[in-house]
Amino acid sequence: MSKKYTGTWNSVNEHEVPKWYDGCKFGIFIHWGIYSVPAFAPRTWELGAVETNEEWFCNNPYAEWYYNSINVGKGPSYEHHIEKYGKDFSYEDFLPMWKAENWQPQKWAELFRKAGAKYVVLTTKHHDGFCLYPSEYTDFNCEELGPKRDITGELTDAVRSEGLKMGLYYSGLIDWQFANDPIFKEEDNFGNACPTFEYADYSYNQMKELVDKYHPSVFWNDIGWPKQSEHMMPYFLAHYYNVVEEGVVNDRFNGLYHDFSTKEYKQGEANRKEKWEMCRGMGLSFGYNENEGDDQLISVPDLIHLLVATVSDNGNLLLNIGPKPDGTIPAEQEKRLLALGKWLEINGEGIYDTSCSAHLPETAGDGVQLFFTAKEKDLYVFIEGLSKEENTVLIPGVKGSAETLDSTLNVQCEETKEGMKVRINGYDKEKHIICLKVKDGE
Ligand SMILES: C[C@@H]1N[C@H](CNC(=O)CCc2c[nH]c3ccccc23)[C@@H](O)[C@H](O)[C@@H]1O
Repeated sequence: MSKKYTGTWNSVNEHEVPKWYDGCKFGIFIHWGIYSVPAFAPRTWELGAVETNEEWFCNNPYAEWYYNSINVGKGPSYEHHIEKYGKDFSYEDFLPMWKAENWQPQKWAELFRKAGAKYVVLTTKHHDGFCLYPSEYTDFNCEELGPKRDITGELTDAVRSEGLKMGLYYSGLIDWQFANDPIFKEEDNFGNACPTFEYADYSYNQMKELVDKYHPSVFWNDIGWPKQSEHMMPYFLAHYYNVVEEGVVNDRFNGLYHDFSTKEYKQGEANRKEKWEMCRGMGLSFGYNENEGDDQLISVPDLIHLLVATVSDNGNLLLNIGPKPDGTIPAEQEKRLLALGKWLEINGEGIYDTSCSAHLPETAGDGVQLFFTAKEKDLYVFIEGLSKEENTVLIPGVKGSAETLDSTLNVQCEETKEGMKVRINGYDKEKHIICLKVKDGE
């Protein structure tokens, strides 16, 4: 019998993060919307690498911010818009160009499964206010306009048919249908972008209809929660957990509550003592950006490093894809998902359903890096930076014998007073980071 929550902070604070979320380790984020049609942003900075001041908002690398990037009236996206579409072409004029004519949700779900992802999070309403589901509270949605399909419903069914969990993203505090002054600085963003009770009611009703229609396993709110309905949060959370027993929420509710905390590129703090999630695109943008081709995206080795470093630090990786308006996934993004999936086929035992090891990451000399995860008493050692066919690596403070998860590798172990010395033969750089399993090594 699942616990019943009531609309009080005491009640919802009893909620514990369900094991499935921690065990999944790797999810796919999807930013798809009107902004996928212009698909334009300058390639400037990673979030968190620079101050989010006027220079950031007028040279915004996030292609999904296209509406604001033209609304500020200056900068590369504004100039691009005037030159390519003219100043009388409005953001909404892109809607008929978003046809999703080649969209096959089942193909997406299969690709996510092959990538080794275990959950998916789709934007149901981004900052532009356009809804990727047939909302009862606005006709500015994808069943009435643009693709003329229930994108959220079709993708949810496809994702679940592939055995993955489905999560939903909602832009809680910014909705440019209610408040669309150009944003030049953070305060415009987080202060309370939609300061009316009308918006607080609208967003509360939409978040509830999303929960009731789709039963999302993750509710990924963004930016914040309207101050005018902060008192309603316990009611929302109690309803969500009562309807979706396995539900989890992130930490973007004005700091009032979270099941897991979030990092975005370089922004946000991660603390291995509590569950956290890293989200980022494969380039500098979440929405598809035509300026980001194969050479501008994160490399496969860096992607595998990001996954291993994140998981060994008690995090999940929510890796974003930005589909094209026709519903296809750019080839350079698909290539990376499949490479990650190939690596996880061999090394996933050391990733999925593991927990943080007591061993902290460390360097093992010769540019070799070690990362650790644990599964009950078994220890998994990830070795990054091997270069030769034959390698000897000292793993400090570890005893016992090791086997490699990659059966084409050969390993010999020798116990020394500093720790386990391993000799690894058969390495080649296509293997990227390798993983050793040390029975009872934790
Ligand atoms: C996933 C991305 N989220 C962006 C908003 N993100 C932020 O404002 C990051 C700030 C932030 C990092 N960790 C947090 C925790 C609590 C509240 C804000 C943040 C969006 O602006 C962007 O378009 C994309 O949807």
